[in-house]
Amino acid sequence: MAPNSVRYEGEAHPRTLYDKIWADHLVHEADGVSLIYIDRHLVHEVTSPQAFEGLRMSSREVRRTDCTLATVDHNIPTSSRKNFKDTKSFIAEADSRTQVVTLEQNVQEFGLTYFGMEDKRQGIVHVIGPEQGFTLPGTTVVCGDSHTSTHGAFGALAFGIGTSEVEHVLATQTLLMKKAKNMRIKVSGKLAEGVTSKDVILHIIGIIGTAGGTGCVVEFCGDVFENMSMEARMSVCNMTIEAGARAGMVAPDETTFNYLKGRPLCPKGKDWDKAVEYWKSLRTDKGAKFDKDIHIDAADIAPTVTWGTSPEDVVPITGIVPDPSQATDETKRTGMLRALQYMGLEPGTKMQDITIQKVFIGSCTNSRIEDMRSVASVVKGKKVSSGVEAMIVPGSGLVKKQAEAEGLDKIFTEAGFDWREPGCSMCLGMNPDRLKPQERCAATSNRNFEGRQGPQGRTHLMSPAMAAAAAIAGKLKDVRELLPEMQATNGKMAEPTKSMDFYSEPIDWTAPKEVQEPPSEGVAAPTSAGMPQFTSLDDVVACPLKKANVDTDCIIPKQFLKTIQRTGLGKAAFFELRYEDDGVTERQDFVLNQEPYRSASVLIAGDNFGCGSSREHAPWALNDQGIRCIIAPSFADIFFNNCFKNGMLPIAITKDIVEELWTHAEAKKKLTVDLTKQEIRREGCEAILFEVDPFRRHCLLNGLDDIGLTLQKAEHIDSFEARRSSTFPWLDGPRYSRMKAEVRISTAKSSSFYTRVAKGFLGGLPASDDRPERPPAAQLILSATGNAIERAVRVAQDLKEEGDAEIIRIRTQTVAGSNQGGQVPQVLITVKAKSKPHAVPVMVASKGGAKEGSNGKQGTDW
Ligand SMILES: CC(C)[C@H](C(=O)O)[C@@H](O)C(=O)O
Ligand code: SF4
Repeated sequence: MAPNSVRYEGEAHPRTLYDKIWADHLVHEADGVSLIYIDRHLVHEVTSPQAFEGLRMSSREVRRTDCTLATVDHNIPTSSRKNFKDTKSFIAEADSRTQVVTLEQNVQEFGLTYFGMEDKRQGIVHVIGPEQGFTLPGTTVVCGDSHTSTHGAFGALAFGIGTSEVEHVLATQTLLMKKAKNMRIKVSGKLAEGVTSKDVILHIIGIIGTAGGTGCVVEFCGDVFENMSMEARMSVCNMTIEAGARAGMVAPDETTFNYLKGRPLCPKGKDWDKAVEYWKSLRTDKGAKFDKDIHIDAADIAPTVTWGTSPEDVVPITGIVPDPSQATDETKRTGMLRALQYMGLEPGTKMQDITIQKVFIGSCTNSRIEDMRSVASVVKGKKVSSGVEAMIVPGSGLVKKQAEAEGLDKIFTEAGFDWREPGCSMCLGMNPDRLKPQERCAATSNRNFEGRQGPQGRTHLMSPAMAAAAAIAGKLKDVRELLPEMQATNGKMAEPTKSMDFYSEPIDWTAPKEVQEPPSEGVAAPTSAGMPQFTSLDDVVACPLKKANVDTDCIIPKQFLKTIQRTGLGKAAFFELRYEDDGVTERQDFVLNQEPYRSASVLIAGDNFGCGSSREHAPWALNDQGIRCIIAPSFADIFFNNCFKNGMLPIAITKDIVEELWTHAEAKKKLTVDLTKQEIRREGCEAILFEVDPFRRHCLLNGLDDIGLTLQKAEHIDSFEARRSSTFPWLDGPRYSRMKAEVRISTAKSSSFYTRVAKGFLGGLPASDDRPERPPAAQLILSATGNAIERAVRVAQDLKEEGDAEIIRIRTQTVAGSNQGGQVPQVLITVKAKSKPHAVPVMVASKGGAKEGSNGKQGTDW
């Protein structure tokens, strides 16, 4: 198999980097829905408990333990671990402790590699993946976390998923997806001194808005990104999700390869050379088409800070707090007024006059070694302003170790910073690090949503250097004014250490578990059940929620994410909007507290509903509250997907119609949402037609869950994995033995020939020039169509009789015929190796079946 990203002669269409990675991971495609293979799966404690529980309930295993890496980050305290014995005794808060302990149990039960609190490689999930070389160019990377986009800095297709999708990936190593649009953001020129990657991404979000990238995968290109370090690229890609995009990526180049070389999970030796050769092909072709194109001049970017409660609320540090009366749009104006009230700011105030009480340096955006160095160069020899509490939280145990080796910790503590242990910390305050009500914070994190860092807390986002400058000044400050002092300081700082000294420790990678198959019962098609059906909601009053950019932190705040259940979250829905500060008394001005909206099953909201975090707790909470359908002009991608997985219907429809429906709902008139006919009906009005993806509609109408459907494609996944093992062997975990291989049987050769081929695989394949030695396959799939079926059965029986394998499953189905068209019967027989590997004559399996090796040295060509 040649990688799809390598152009074939005569190929017509130039392709983008995203197109290429997509093509290289396509397992199967039908009715516009693609089954995409996932190379790397990162897991943390918040979004995984319900997924593991789902596996347990359906007796499923983790398909690729060698491609899954788990850690804890969100809930853990960042206080000293000097007296750490175990998480049970260390984590005081009961729900946080339960989530961490549950992950510890799950990784043990399912055999996953895990960096726990006692392991110095533990850290924020998006810091440890790249650090270990787990994230590689050209891979697909997922995690139940929206900031998975970070990994796109390596030229990987990396995106956040909800918990149902986490379960899907654990069980199948794939995802059912629709291809996104291509968007290019080019920043040309040279950044001015004092302007960093964080300023670049904040500036971009200010221009395109938090919904600017919705439905798109963004490729960042131009000199600015080419000249950035890997860590700077990570900060940019990290916040692509704040621009609404599914993923952001930068094409891999020498900077990428230099960063990766030698990391524990990177390919080595010949595999490294092969990998680099492939990675170099991962560039957008000349003339490739982008659906959206943005061009920005680097000279326009200043150190940038946020003033409001959305990452798009940005101004240059030299600017002023904007005036809502200048807003053209009514929803926008109301949003700005609310943001200013929440932030305690007056229009026209100079940003540099805003005083702060807290500084938070950390999060998956800015907690890497370069961020630490940048802060040190600002604060060395200075003191944190009196009245300001400043904390600095490294992204991982290895970042901490390296910073300490460079003496940065001393610089921080001497300046009055609190130097903490790694974790998400005050980025969202699921652990004890939180803002007090009305406290104002200069933060290097990525979200300034209401209540994000603590109820009623006020967050201003900025770069590490800017946050450091604010800590010293006690108010927001233009770091460029400190440049001469910083330059002098830099000369006196210790030489940066070679990071490789710290990152090259071997990983004791968890050995894969034996593949467990259901007992052989003839045709054993997995069932697809378990999702509630949705057909129609008849004669209901809908609830008008006249608000744009409703983020998932607002739909369900962090304190409710600590559950390990999917249900019981109804009370948490819109918690801050719904209750007074006591958390009990209902706010009368909130629409869901008013009759007849209290029990509404349809919600009509503003633009970009569900933006921000990937938490599936958001649709779970809405569902429990009774909301089954949400109508809005646009939705954030992850939230939109998560709804369907829970039997809920999100309808994207034009702004005009939404406004019409708001008026209708405010008049307390009823409507019907009919999925069968795809229409919204109101008495005396013309029906409003709406679009739904046909696959999603089918699943909703029939209550089908994705995992069951995907498992019906198991043989496609098996053969994809076999191809991946031979084309990209470096993607298999170090101890991964090829669990399954496929022998396609045709009428071209005798059954005894195929029996010998099968034995070859069960015994392992010797090395050849283009293939390293392959370990024996634990299982073989003998596949055949039409007339060759009889031959496949013969081969299976021979293997059984000769004591080489036992038959564990026989599955029959119909597939599209290759030549004549139409449907033909197909049989898939799974056999399991019985004896130890033994030497056999070498065979070559080829696309159309198998042929005998002439000199015993040929490799496989699937
Ligand atoms: C907990 C997790 C689902 C969430 C995310 O998806 O982003 C968190 O990391 C956040 O930053 O809000
Ligand atoms: S955004 Fe914050 S909470 Fe979310 S993964 Fe990053 S550091 Fe953790």
